[in-house]
Amino acid sequence: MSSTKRTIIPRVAPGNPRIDSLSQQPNILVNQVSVDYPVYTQRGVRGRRVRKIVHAVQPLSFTAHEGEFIGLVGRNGSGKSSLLRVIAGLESSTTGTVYASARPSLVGVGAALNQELTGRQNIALGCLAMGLKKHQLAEAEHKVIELAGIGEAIDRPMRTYSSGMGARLRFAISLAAKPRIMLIDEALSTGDAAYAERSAQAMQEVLDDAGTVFLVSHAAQTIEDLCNRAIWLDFGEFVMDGDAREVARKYRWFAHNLAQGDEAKAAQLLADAKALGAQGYVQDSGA
Ligand SMILES: Nc1ncnc2c1ncn2[C@@H]1O[C@H](COP(=O)(O)OP(=O)(O)OP(=O)(O)O)[C@@H](O)[C@H]1O
Repeated sequence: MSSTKRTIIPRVAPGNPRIDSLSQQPNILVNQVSVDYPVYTQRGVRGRRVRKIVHAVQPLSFTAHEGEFIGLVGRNGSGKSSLLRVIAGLESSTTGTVYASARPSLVGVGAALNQELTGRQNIALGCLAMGLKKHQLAEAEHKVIELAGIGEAIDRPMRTYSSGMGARLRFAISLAAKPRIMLIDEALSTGDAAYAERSAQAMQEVLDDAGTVFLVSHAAQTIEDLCNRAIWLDFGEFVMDGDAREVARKYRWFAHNLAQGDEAKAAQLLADAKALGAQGYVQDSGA
């Protein structure tokens, strides 16, 4: 695999109507990025392993701007996580290049937490790993504890946490470093309504600070509630890129038909969405 280059993106000249209307600069530029995985699945003649290539992400190009909260939707195996990992720099793309205006932060990965340490100790460990200075720790600890909202468990070893508690702490630690480009590939539905509101507020602060957030989710409602743009992938290809409400609405209807076993209808909806997506950024129809 070729390595994914990561350089500061140039300031773009006005001219693109979408960029002009947003009056924003791109934070991420994905240029012809594809991801192939070699897999060895079957036994061939004389017990030989057969090498196959899975095209997880077909060549994709798009730009993500300041203030955009982008949902990535698509059925299982559609390439969402692979794309996010390439943007995060955790994986090389097979072809193409990702340009970023700042180092993207994939929630939960930047901070290598230790299960034997308490939540509070892990906050210090995680924040230092993400580049915070010692004198910033006290304030960061306060913010992380407030956001994670896991009560007295903060002084217990992390191995005693439920998966939801661990996810909340990792999410809060990732935000402490004030990332400009934030990538989220885990359920945000790990807490009550108050936590959901606090985390939405925290992500809004990233956006207000000229940041960009990517969120992978199967839940069309989450995308609709939180995001202002959504990209729908299927078999590693773009289906639609556009207004979050519009994309989520169409994806929800597709997923519903698929779940009902009406594959013909689902295939028709997918084809319609692709045809619409091929025309460019899909605007909110207001329907
Ligand atoms: N390390 C790997 N080796 C081989 N194939 C892989 C690897 N990682 C992912 N794949 C394959 O690549 C395709 C895309 O996977 P990916 O995890 O990116 O999809 P996804 O949309 O995030 O899926 P999900 O919604 O189920 O999490 C799938 O067919 C998957 O089986």
